[in-house]
Amino acid sequence: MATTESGPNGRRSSHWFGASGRSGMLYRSWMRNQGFSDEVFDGRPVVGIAVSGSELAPCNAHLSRMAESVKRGVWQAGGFPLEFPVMALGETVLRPTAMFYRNLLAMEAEELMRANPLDGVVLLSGCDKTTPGLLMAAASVDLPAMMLTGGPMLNGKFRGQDIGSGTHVWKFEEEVRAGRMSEADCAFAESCMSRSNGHCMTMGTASTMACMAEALGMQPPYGATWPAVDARRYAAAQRAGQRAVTLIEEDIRPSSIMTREAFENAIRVNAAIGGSTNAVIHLLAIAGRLGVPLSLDDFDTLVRDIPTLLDLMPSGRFLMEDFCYAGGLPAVLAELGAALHTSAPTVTGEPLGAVVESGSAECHNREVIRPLDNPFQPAGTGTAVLRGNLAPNGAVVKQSAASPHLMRHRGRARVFDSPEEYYAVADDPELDVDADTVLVLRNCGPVGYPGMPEVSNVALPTRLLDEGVTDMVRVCDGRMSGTAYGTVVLHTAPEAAVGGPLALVRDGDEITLDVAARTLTLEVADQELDRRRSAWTPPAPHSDRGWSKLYGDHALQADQGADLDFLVGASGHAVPRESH
Ligand SMILES: CC[C@@](C)(O)[C@@H](O)C(=O)O
Repeated sequence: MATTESGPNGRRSSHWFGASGRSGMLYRSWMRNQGFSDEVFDGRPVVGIAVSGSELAPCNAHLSRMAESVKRGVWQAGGFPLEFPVMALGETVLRPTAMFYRNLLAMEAEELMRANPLDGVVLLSGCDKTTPGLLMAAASVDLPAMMLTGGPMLNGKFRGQDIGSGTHVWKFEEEVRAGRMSEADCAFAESCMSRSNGHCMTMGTASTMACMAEALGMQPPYGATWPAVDARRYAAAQRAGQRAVTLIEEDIRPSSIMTREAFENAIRVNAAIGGSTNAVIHLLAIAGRLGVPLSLDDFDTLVRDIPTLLDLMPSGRFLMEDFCYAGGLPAVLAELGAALHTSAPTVTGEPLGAVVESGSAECHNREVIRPLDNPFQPAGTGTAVLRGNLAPNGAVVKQSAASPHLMRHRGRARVFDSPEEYYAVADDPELDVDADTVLVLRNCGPVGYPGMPEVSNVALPTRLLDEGVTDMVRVCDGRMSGTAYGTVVLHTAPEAAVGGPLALVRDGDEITLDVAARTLTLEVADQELDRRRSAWTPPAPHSDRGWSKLYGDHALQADQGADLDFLVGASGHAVPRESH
């Protein structure tokens, strides 16, 4: 009962606003209570502005202000802008983890875009999950769409030192536990870290996903890097509003922009910026919506020749504000040059390489954005995809955030069934661990936790910190904050809660990590593993109702993007049947 036909004047929205009789009156009359004049119903392009902000999602709290600028642009170009809220997911606040709700945001936004009289959308996002969630939705609906992320916070400043979101939380926590920083100084640092609107100003997941949106061609050049409070972001928002009208007029859709080539660009850019491991899961999920063939292995094979160019926290010294002033993502694109598909189309109407060709993508600070021939970290130190009997469907390790001396390591496992179980003993001076121990943390995958939280980089045991140990191998089926560091094997699939081999590890088993060989091996004979497998029983589901039930029954594993199985693919933008 849905129709794909364009409306009376060729636009989708005119099925509503151009309708005659009772229906048309219903669609228009109630909209008029906002004071819109007759012209808005004359068949002009209707641009939805999806705002994923709220006071509960602090990194997106300013998006409604950005929406005002988008509206200016839409009016200017002769369109009709209509702002609508979508789930605001605050990474630092939401429990059990914002990731548990990414697919719910994607589902909500998809349904709202399809159910409403929209011809196209501008997606306003910021915090980690809002960018991929909205791109997943836009991919499934495939109406003309573009994104503008909310931008990073200004650099954190603590007693003359630049401090970074997330990264300095982990650092200061260790300093306090090791007795090198007082609780009072730490409390002061807390207020120095988040000084303005915006998302994490480290190269955490929010900054990474903003860069991914730009590299995919879905957000205009420099959109990822202008600080949230920079006036240029608001000017860009106005231009985005104007451009959205053209996207509708020219019928340019996400499926024509987010192609396999665009994903290859994004994966390479992620390596060059030292981006978050979370990008792996999100890009797989977005590609799944579009039917673009993309596999976990692409994240390894496509980046072996790409060095890390940015000296940004968590791997390096600088922050997003420095990156912006150094030239932003276009300067990285200029550096990568031939490694990219520069002819890939973008929402600007120009190919990805146009900003470089225009000559405006210069680098103004070679300490922040290093040249290809003198990179921050050499090629081959990006995300490595591991496989083996402990991760038959893969696991990832971010080499640039790990310790070189642990890249080949064999150690005895000490197994914890939950972070709570670990932290209950982490301070115990008698804890049976040494620097060679491999800490195994399980039941933190999509189904197990639920939602695959950022708990994998557990803080080191106090007794080892006291001995001066700075890193140890950790293996987990969960995720890690993009702002974190350490030799942490993440996203181990299948996860323990669905019977993955991680569930079979016992204290004292030997585990070998060999990053160069891309292997993760549980040194236990197959027969013994079979014996343990037949004795394994799945954990009880977290809930028998609501979202938790739906998620638990349908969440895919990390190597498939952790989407819900029934949300993979597209359902388009056909106009649903009448409401009255
Ligand atoms: C502190 C948590 C964040 C926001 O840093 C994290 O989600 C990330 O960057 O991945």
